Amino acid sequence: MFLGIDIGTSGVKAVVLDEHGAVVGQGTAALTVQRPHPLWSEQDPEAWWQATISAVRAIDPAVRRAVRGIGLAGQMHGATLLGADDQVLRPGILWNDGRSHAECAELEAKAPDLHRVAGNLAMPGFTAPKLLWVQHHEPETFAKIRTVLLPKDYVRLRMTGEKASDVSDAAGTLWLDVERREWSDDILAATGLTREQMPQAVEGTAQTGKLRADVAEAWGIDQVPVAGGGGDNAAGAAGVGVVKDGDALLSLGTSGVIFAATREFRPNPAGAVHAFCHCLPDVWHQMSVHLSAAACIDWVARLTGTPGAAELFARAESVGPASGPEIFLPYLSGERTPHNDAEVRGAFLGLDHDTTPERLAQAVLEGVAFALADGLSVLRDAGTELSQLSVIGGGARSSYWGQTLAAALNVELVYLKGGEVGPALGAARLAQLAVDGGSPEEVCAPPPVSHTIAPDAALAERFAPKIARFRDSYSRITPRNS
Ligand SMILES: Nc1ncnc2c1ncn2[C@@H]1O[C@H](COP(=O)(O)OP(=O)(O)O)[C@@H](O)[C@H]1O
Ligand SMILES: O=C(CO)[C@@H](O)[C@H](O)COP(=O)(O)O
Repeated sequence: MFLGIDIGTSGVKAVVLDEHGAVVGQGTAALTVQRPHPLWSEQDPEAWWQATISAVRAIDPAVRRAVRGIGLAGQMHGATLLGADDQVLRPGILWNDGRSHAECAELEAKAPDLHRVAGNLAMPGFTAPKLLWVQHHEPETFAKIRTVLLPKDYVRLRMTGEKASDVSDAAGTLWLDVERREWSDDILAATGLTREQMPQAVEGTAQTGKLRADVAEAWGIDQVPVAGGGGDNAAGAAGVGVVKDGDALLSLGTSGVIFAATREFRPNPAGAVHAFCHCLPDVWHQMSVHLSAAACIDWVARLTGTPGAAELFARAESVGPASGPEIFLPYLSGERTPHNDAEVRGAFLGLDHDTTPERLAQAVLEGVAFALADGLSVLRDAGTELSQLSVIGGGARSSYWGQTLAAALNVELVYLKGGEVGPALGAARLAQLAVDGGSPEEVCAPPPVSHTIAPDAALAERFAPKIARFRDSYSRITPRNS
């Protein structure tokens, strides 16, 4: 059996798969995000570790005893800064933190090859510009940095004592030469860092040490190997069989992502399309990233006094899709694709005397779907054709949202067994590949389909004027144009 651990933004998910890919154990533990200043988004690395312990220990002890390998997945880009003796120097700066937007321009000027080598625009969520921010605003901390790790790799350090990162996650730092799948000394130098401060860059299917004796004892698991793993989107792709050119997924986590596997490195910075390594050898991917997807569901639930996501979807369903004039722009943390705008914020438009909490809830589901449609459109402009998306992440629990998403994207959605914890599934499969070897396409074959949702043409027609108004509205609300 293989254990996959996903350090998500809203919580840690741990899943045990048997050798045939069936889920035989699960545990979760919640995390919160701290926002002490405008644009900031942080988590305490110790909270990742404590949540990991809780999620693993929630799995049946008999299942834990049978685990032969562990894989890690995690929220990407988070800067975890370690000093001497590997002590944490400050809270982790997350993927949806916008403070380093000025440093992005500085990085692009200092590293003229950035787009070609790292394959992406400098965007504030990425790790490298955050380190320039720390250099400028917290120089005493910067001077103490011995190691920079990503969130799941900090958890790996606590589990194994090893400093390693897989190339799908490492690509999200902007310090990786994405085609060659190794650190770029030039881009590191542009941020005042060297390769010595980086973990070893490995493939997701490689072994990166074994569980430490004390952790193994506390978890009731043997000292088994730990696989490189993947950034949560790449690991999610491995979890639902999105492994070769033409395969694609829609992730509905805190963020929203459309991810397409590519057989070669295909950078396309225009439109803020991301191009990174996949967590499987010799595969890359493109993706559009939307900073607030299911995050908006939780936000509007709080705003309307609704107890949770399931109840929020029920309230939206009580009015139905395209039922009111309200339009929501989901930029609660700014946006990456297609705008690369850390400072824009969300908005409701078209409120009237008949607006109710139910109609606000429905507008939020639609606004996230319209933002994803923007992402699909720039991916298509980048030459990526998609006709079907496998759905992963917590939002995969709602088929009602799926109807809105399928119509807004005009794409068939495929829901697979376990897709709601896709990154953890993928991490477990990477562990299997690291321990037993085998063909990635076979080990990472899609799980059984639970259902599919085809786009409803009549609903798509009703959405068309709302989507046009949504697209037109961004330029009116961004501070860039004020
Ligand atoms: N029943 C449900 N239907 C739809 N979405 C849900 C449901 N339950 C939880 N969610 C959403 O799932 C999200 C968490 O998804 P997850 O993929 O675990 O995110 P992350 O990896 O960012 O932690 C929550 O923000 C919540 O809005
Ligand atoms: O920043 C990105 C991808 O570039 C996000 O997708 C993060 O990786 C967070 O993922 P979730 O917590 O939403 O799964």
